[in-house]
Amino acid sequence: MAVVDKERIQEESVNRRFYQIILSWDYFRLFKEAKMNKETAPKLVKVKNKYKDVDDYISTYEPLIFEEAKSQILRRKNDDEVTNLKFGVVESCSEGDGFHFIEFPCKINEAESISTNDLLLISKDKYVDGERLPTVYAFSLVEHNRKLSDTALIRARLFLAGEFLRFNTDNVQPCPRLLNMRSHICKTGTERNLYFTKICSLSTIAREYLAIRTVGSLAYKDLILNAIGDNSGTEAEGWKIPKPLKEFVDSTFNQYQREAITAGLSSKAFVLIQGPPGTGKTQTILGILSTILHATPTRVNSKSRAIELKQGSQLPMEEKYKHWGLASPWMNSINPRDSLMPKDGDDGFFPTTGNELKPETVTSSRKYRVRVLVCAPSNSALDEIVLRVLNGGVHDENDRAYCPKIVRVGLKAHHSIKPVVLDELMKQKRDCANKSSTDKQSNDFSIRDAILEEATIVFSTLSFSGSNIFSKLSRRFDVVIIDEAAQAVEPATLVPLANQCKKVFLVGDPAQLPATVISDVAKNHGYSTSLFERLKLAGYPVIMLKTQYRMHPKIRSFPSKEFYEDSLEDGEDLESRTERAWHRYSCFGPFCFFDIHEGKETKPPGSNSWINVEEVDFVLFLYQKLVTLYPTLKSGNQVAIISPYKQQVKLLARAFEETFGVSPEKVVDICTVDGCQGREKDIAIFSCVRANDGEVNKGKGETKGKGIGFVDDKRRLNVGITRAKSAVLVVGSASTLKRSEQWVKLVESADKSHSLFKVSKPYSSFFSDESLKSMQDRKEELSQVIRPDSGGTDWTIENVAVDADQAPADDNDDGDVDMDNAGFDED
Ligand SMILES: Nc1ncnc2c1ncn2[C@@H]1O[C@H](COP(=O)(O)OP(=O)(O)OP(=O)(O)O)[C@@H](O)[C@H]1O
Repeated sequence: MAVVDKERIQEESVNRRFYQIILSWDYFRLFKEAKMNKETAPKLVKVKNKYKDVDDYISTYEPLIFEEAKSQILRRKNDDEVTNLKFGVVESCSEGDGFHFIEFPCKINEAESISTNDLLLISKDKYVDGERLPTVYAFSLVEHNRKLSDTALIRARLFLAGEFLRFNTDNVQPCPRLLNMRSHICKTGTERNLYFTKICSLSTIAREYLAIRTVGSLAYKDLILNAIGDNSGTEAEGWKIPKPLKEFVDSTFNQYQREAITAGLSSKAFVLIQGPPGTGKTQTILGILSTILHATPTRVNSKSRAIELKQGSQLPMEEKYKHWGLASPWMNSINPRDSLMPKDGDDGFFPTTGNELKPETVTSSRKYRVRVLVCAPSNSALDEIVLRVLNGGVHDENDRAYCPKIVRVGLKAHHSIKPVVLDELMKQKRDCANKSSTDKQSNDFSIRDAILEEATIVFSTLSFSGSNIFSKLSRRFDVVIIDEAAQAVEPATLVPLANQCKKVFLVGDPAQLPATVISDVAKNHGYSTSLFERLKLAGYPVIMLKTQYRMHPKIRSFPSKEFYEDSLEDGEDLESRTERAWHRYSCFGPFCFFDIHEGKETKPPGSNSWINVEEVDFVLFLYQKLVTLYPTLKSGNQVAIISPYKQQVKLLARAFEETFGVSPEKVVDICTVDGCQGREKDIAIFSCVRANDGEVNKGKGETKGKGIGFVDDKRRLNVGITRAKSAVLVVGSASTLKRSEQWVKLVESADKSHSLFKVSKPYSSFFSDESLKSMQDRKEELSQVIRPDSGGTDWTIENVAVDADQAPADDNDDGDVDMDNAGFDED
């Protein structure tokens, strides 16, 4: 049997199993068990650094994926949608492959939000959630949602043979609920009414499950299992960067970035690049793209000796192919376009964004290029790189910047990269194609495949790279580059690797926040550990970018010491480039801690999240003083106000609008720490919120002290204090935060540098003219170099006090889990 067929059959059987198990689950029972905190999970094993074999690996991850899937399903419980039942009548029902398939039409507007791979809860009778529960119900998976003229036809699959109580056996338990559903949808002669509601999409988690179950078929599975890599050979073995391009690399990139770029040309299957904040991760990826696309093979290591290659025209074509294949063990195949021997000149239809960059030109000397898939966990992280490629291009062998043929696939692309979004390119090509073609759909497929085959770089989210548009391509990818790789769970990172590439770059920073995992149980078993972090912990070599170009040295100092073994260096002139007029006041940075010792944390009714009204008050005074003295800070979103807690973020945003009469998003970025990873601002004000006396129930003999929740996570602290270029202003309760080792060090470091301010009420007095004058104790000379802004409107702050009761109750709040950055992709 052909390998491809075997792979396909294995994939089908893995998918079948995944859907059978999930579709057999009882939604209302899951919910009840979760509410009672009932342990229903099979024996879970913690994620390890190394695995002895594929079975060991799969038996660790499989139960964790199901645990996470369960939590994703239950997470929607609070949404309106669960009670927002829609109605349909089954039109047809068939059986196959152990499943039942039903088709039912429904109103077009009701079907709008329903897509392929959505999990629906269907029931025979109407029910009122939380009061009267249905008896005949089941999960179903949407196969397709076809729009007819004024209705939509949904086709869904159900598994009604019984319930899987354990996922690692084939035994199903007979289940009256499913049997009754089966008789209902199969009966003839009467109306088969259905009520249905969308629960969630299973696309992403199903792809992750498939990736885990098929890990054994990857060429570098041993490396994934136990971090053993092929480190033989010199770094740039076999490849040479053409001289003009090399000169560009040498003059543009620092030594750490160059090391990462050179490692890309080695024979290592995996290259791990750790990029602390502001160290030029994205820039390094652009450097890797330029070199990897334009390096030429120089010599090939045969078993016994290195063979010098003849260059260019000296070699017959067959020899050239052979040598390229040998020099690039990670190259999959020769580009089919090469056999056509293109004429020199532009053959592309790929548009650029209108800047002066030339589109790609295909010449006979550049026809052996690799194909690259660039992925990121979220759409926003992905589009950031697409935009950088569009704006700056990549450099060719003669050091000319040009815009390569790139395609961004998947949903929710940012409008600024529209010209290279797959749908847009298809539209253009369709317009040029023969309009008389009758079969529009097959024509569309061939246009899509042609664009994807021709592209040099394809950009996709991790999840979307598992969609079937990739499996149909005849040209696979030679190289996969994954940005923000430390922000993805390991199964998500494996999804693009199934494209059988031979070389993988993981670029990220495990010292910043990891992927969001919904299930606490899975999280406690290490499910949020990224492949990057695990390989690093297992001893796989990591190239660290150490020169940072963002933060004032006084901001860099603490995170460098605490999170990067004091290894961070500052880019040239960084101190003078990040000096600002407001530094003349010691309370405006570069790094300050304001001890709001009278503050108190509270939980708004019905919420698991925390707020601190006193901190809100103080933050607004602080902001108001800054923008009054330096009005230019009001424009261009140069200030971020961040907090670990969603409720505090909401309260800050509301208080801001009430106080200043301006919608905050126009002038300031108010967001959670998790939501601001990857962003850069001039000033960051960080409200820590937690402020308690350390006792849970005063007077009731409780012994266990109250903690500081997820503010204690050093990765969250790292992200919070590394967003700003010129000033990080931390607002918190020193006595409470100092219960954490990390925070003791932070408060002490502020104290040592005379940047710790104990602030008492009324907060207005802290910013009185007299008080400010006393803090205007440094760098008088600075004011001569940088003129402080003058004039400007003085924003009033009369009504700044905020009542805790005003904080909105948030039924959806998940306490210590902030979902702003979840980055789930659905298609
Ligand atoms: N070798 C270099 N020399 C000078 N400036 C550089 C160099 N590398 C990067 N930079 C600058 O550093 C800044 C950050 O670069 P880049 O956006 O690539 O970093 P990043 O690590 O992706 O950032 P983030 O931490 O936000 O993800 C940019 O302004 C970039 O121009």
